[in-house]
Amino acid sequence: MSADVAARRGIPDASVARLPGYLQALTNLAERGISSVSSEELAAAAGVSSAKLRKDLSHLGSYGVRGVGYEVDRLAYEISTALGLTQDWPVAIVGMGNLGRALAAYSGFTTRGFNVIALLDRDEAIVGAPVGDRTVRPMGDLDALVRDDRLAIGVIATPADSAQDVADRLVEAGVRSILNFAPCVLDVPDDVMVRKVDMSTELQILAFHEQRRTGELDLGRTADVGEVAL
Ligand SMILES: NC(=O)c1ccc[n+]([C@@H]2O[C@H](COP(=O)([O-])OP(=O)(O)OC[C@H]3O[C@@H](n4cnc5c(N)ncnc54)[C@H](O)[C@@H]3O)[C@@H](O)[C@H]2O)c1
Repeated sequence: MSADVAARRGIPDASVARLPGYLQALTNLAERGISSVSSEELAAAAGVSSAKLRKDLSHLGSYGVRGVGYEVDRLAYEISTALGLTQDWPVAIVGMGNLGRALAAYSGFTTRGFNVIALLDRDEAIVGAPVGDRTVRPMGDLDALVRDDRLAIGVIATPADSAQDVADRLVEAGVRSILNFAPCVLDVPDDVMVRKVDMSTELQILAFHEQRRTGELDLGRTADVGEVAL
């Protein structure tokens, strides 16, 4: 899907990964009533260098106007088109535990082009129960969801030891895009795209940098002490 559209246009993966950040920054600008933005301002808002931003946007054929910059609405539309967000993508969340329910309650997907059409679980005690304004459906509904409702993206919010089974069920039903929240690697056919979200990994990376930073501070302190001692 999104990566497909971008890939067909020959946009490198690293640029594709930054497009949602630009779109978010443009949405924030539009909400503040700002209609044009320089590459420097947009780059700062998205947290990248302006050279990188210009290069990324050149892949979309957007070069901005010297002295004026980019038209906010138009660029947002171009990025949305490249990401395949000008249509709504039907999404199903599998696993209605703590995480699945939190995701189901999040209203932000809809405004970003994703329509959560179904919540599924295998637990008979949960199936049929309401979660927000939806009813939890059985896993057996997957085929019908793909066939009748064009389900395109499956979100896995089950424990890791069930995630491969859920991925297999999604793939069998015809889903080709999976967002995996479970802490495990999924084995899927080549034409299936899996994106993984793992807060622990992000926290570990922060811990690494935090440790290095505090290590540097400690070293700095030791050096200071050394200087005093000399
Ligand atoms: N990515 C992150 O940052 C992040 C953050 C929090 C939790 N998680 C992960 O999310 C997952 C869910 O966590 P949780 O606390 O919501 O778990 P939970 O135990 O509260 O809920 C899991 C749900 O999945 C259902 N389930 C289990 N196997 C299934 C299957 N084969 N088919 C369909 N449904 C099935 C269970 O019935 C249950 O309702 C875990 O893997 C956890 O590690 C990831």
